[in-house]
Amino acid sequence: MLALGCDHGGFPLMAEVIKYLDEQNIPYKNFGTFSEESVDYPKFAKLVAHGVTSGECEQGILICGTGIGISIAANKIKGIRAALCGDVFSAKATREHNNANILAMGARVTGPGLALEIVKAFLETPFSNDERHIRRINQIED
Ligand SMILES: O=C(CO)[C@H](O)[C@H](O)[C@H](O)COP(=O)(O)O
Repeated sequence: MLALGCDHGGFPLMAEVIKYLDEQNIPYKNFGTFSEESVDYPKFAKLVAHGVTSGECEQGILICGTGIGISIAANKIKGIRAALCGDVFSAKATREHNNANILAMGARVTGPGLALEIVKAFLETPFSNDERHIRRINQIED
C-alpha cells in the first residue's frame, strides 16, 4: 500500500500519479489534499509519514509545488527517509542506496511525463541491502 499526500500546488500532478497507479492496479491510501484550494503542506507530510511509520503503508509519495517544503516536513518524522527527486537516476539511487520510503516531487518543477517515470523507477527499484548502505542508514537513524 502506498500513502499519498500533496498540497494545492501538488494536486494537479498527484491527479496524474493517481491515474497511473489506477492503471497499474497499485493500491494506495490518499491522505489529501483533494483540490487546488490553498492548504498547508506540513499537515499532509505528517499524515503520509505516519501512514508509513505506522506500517499501514510501505512507502509514500508527497507532492507540493517544489517538493522541498513537503520533504523537509516529512523528514522531521523519525524513520522517514523522504527523497526529493527530479530525475530517474536519483529515484533509482535513493531506493538502492538510502532505502528511501517516501518519494517527494515538485509539481511546479517536474512535468507529468518525467514524474511518472520517476514514480515507476522509485516503486520498481529494491533496496540494495548492501552493508555500506545499511551502515549509513543506521547512522542517520542514530
Ligand atoms: O513548500 C513549498 C516550497 O518549497 C511548496 O512548493 C508549496 O507548494 C508552496 O510554497 C505553495 O506556495 P503558494 O504560493 O502558497 O501556492
